Amino acid sequence: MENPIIELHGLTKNYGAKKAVDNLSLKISKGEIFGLLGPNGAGKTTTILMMLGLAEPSAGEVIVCGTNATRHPIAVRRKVGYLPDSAGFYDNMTALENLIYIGRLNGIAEREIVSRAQKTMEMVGLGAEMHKKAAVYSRGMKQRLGLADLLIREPAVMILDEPTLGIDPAGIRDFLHLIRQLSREQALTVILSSHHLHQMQQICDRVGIFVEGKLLAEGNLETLSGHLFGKDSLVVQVSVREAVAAPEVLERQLRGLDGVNSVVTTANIWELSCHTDVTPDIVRLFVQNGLNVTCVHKKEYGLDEIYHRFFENNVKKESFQWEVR
Ligand SMILES: Nc1ncnc2c1ncn2[C@@H]1O[C@H](COP(=O)(O)OP(=O)(O)OP(=O)(O)O)[C@@H](O)[C@H]1O
Repeated sequence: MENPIIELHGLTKNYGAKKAVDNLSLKISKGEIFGLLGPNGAGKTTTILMMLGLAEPSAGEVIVCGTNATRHPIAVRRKVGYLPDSAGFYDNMTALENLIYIGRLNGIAEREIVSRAQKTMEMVGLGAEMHKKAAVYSRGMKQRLGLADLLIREPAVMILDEPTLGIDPAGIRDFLHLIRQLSREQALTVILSSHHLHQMQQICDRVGIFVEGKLLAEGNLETLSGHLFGKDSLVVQVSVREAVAAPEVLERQLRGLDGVNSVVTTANIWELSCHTDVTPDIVRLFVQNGLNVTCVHKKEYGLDEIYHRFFENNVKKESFQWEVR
């Protein structure tokens, strides 16, 4: 990876005999949305605290924007915005006043502070509600205000710890969409910690799977599923209206396609395991054989399957409580 914005080298944190983080090495590039994924106690928060220079590693080092976070925590915190799972605001002040106050504390010049705060409120979708008291803000709105609190300081990296906790499903969707949009528009690097598989899947470019302080795997979904499911990384299911007169002929033709590993058929449904996506070729063969295709379904292995595969292979299932929504 060229010019990573965050580098962890052999990062380790011991609490007595407990290894909260165990020899973690990882690089994250500028503009990337990276998900720290793992069950309670996996070491996500401890890793974040070390990235912010708030916890001292027992071994290894963290470099953020070229600066050692342990040796220069204040310099690093100027570049990194951190949103804890619940951000606090002054309830008796409006949201905009809260933001202006935060801007002032962070040394933003008085002549530009109001316009910058207003612009930031617009950016996080709270333009119409900036004059409401923080006390009446919903949990989802507070998290947006939390984002505004980070953005007004123009960070290079945002670290969000379980940011969607307690937000309703529609609010979660909007919030995740906003994070992605901000990251893309401003080339902002975002690190999200979560144990919500589906949410991570929606926005992360790459995820790291943590269990018991160890990074078991990292990559994008395609890479992870490729590692875990080997050659069968994709399943294409084709439904036809009528029974196939000579199934063995069609089966032979399908198996002959470059990319298809195996073919299974039950009634009028054909299921093909593939290592590359040859869906158009598959459908073409059905049509050339005079068959009426009623449905084509492509299934790629998602985080759910990746998680469960890790459990089967690496850890005792009963050790953890996963939240699978
Ligand atoms: N200050 C501390 N003293 C002792 N042990 C700690 C301390 N902080 C964390 N731990 C332990 O380190 C391990 C990792 O904790 P951490 O909070 O980093 O996990 P996590 O993945 O963030 O979990 P969660 O999703 O519950 O926040 C846990 O076993 C925890 O009990």
